[in-house]
Amino acid sequence: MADFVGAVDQGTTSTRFMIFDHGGNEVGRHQLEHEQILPKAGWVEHNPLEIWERTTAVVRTAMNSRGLSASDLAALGITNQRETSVVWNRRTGRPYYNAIVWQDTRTDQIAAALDRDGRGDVIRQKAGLPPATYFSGGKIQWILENVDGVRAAAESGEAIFGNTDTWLLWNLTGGVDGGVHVTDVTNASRTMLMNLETLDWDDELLSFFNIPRAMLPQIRPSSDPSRYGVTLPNGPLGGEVPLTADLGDQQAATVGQVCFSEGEAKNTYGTGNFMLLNTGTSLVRSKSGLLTTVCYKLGDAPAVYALEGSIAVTGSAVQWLRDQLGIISGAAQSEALAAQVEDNGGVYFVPAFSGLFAPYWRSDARGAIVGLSRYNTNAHLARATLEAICYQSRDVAVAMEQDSGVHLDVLKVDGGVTANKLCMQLQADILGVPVSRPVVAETTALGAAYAAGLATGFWKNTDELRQNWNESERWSPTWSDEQRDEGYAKWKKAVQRTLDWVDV
Ligand SMILES: Nc1ncnc2c1ncn2[C@@H]1O[C@H](COP(=O)(O)OP(=O)(O)O)[C@@H](O)[C@H]1O
Ligand SMILES: O=P(O)(O)OC[C@H](O)CO
Repeated sequence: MADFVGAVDQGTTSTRFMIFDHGGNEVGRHQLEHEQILPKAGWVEHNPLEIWERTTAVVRTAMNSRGLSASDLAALGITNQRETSVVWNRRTGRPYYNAIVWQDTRTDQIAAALDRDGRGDVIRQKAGLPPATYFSGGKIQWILENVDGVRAAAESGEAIFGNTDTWLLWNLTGGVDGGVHVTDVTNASRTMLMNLETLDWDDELLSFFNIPRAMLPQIRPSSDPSRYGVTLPNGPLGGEVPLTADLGDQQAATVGQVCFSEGEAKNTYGTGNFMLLNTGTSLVRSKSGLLTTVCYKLGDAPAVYALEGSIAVTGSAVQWLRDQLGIISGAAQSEALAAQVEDNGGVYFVPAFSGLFAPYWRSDARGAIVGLSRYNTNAHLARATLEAICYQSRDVAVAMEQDSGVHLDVLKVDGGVTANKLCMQLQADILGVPVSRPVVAETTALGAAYAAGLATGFWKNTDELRQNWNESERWSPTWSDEQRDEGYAKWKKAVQRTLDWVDV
C-alpha cells in the first residue's frame, strides 16, 4: 500500500522534489538550484539538460534520504515555472537552444508588432492574455526564426516544444524511447496559442506566430485519472509510478491553498508575485490589466478559470539589494534593516526592472527610486523595497476587485518572501485586510501532489483536502485609512515616474 504522493516543483531558480502523506504533511524533500544564464541585458536562459539532471538528482536524494522506493508513492505530480520554453529534437533528445525563461524580454518587438495591427485584440479575446514578452508564443517564434534547421524539423514534428513540465514528462516517460509529449490546460493557457473556450490550440493564434501545430504537445487535464504515463524502472524513482498531475506552479499553489470555491484567492511571493482568484467555470475577461487563465481542470469535470495578477519583480528586488547593492548579506536581513526605521522616510522604490507586468503591462517602464532626501539611509531603501512588494500586490488586488466584484476578507499567502514578518505586516497595512499563512508553506508542490493524488483516489475529493489546511500565522492591519490612502497615492505617483523611459 502506497502511503505517499510525490511532486516535482521545477521553479525559476531551483527544482525541488517533495513527498507528502495523506494529511498533506511533508515527509521528505530535496532541492537544487540551476544556473541563470544571462547572455545579454534582458535575456534569461536555462539549460534544459541541467534542469533534467537536477530533477533526477533531487528525486533520488529525497527518496533515498527517507529510505523510500517507487512502490511507496501512489502517484507523482509535476508543477513548473510557466511560459519558459524549450524546443528539442525528439529523436536525439537534444534541445535546439537553451530554454527561454518567462522573464526574458528579447521578444519585445514581436509583442509590440502584435498590437499594431489588431492581432493583439484577438489574442486578448481568445487566449485571455495581452501580447507580452512574458508568454511562450513569441519565444517559440524567436527560436524558429533564429536557430538553424528548427523550422523544417518543427514542420515534420521532429522538433517539439514544451514548457518545463512537458520536457520533464517526456524525459520521465522514456525520452527518445517513446516519452509522452503532453502538457496540461494551465500551462497551455500561458502560451498565447490556446483558445480558452475550446481548451485546444487555435489555428488563428498559431498563424500569428507562424508555429506549426505538429510541434505542440497534446493538451490534457491538470489532474488526469487516465494518467499521462508512468515513470520507468531505469529512471530516478527506480520503478513505475503513475504520472497523474501537471499544472503550472501558480495554479498548483492555488490548489495547495485549497482555493476550490469561486471567489477564493491566494498570493504567492517568490521571485515575482502571482495573485490568482478562482472565478469558477465562467471566463471573466479583465478590463483592468489582469490575465484570464485556466486555474485547473480535474479529470472530466469542466475547467475552472482564474483571474491572475502577475508581478515580475518582488523577491528578486530583495536579491538585488543583496547582489547588486550589497546592502544586505542575505534576503532575511532585509527585515532587520527595514525594521531600523519607523517608516519609509518618504522613499518609494518601483522595481520595474523588466518593465511593469500586471496591471500596467508597460514594457517601456524601468525602475525608479523617488522621494530621496539627504536624510535617507539604506534602511529606508530596504523598507521601500518591502513596501514595493506590497504596493504592487495592492495594485493587483484593486484590479481584481474591479474585474470580479469580489472583496477579499483575508489574503492567503505563501512563498519565500512570506518568511519576512515585517513584509507581511506591511502587506496587511497597505491592503487593509488580514494576511494569513498556512502551516505548509510549500503550497506549490503540495498542490501538484493534491492534483496527482485526487486522480488515483489517494484523496477522495477536494473537501478532504480542505481539512488539511491550517493557518500558522495571521497579520492584521494597523494603519489608519488616512495613512493607507496617503501611502498608496504616493506609490501611484512613483509608478508614473517609471513610465515611458525606454523606447520599445
Ligand atoms: N526573509 C526574506 N525576506 C525577503 N525576501 C525573502 C526572504 N526569504 C526569501 N526571500 C526572497 O524569496 C525569493 C525566493 O522565494 P521562492 O518562493 O523560493 O521563489 P521561487 O519559487 O520564485 O524561486 C527570493 O527572491 C528571495 O529574495
Ligand atoms: O518559478 P516561480 O515560482 O518563480 O514562478 C514563475 C511563474 O510561473 C512565472 O509565470
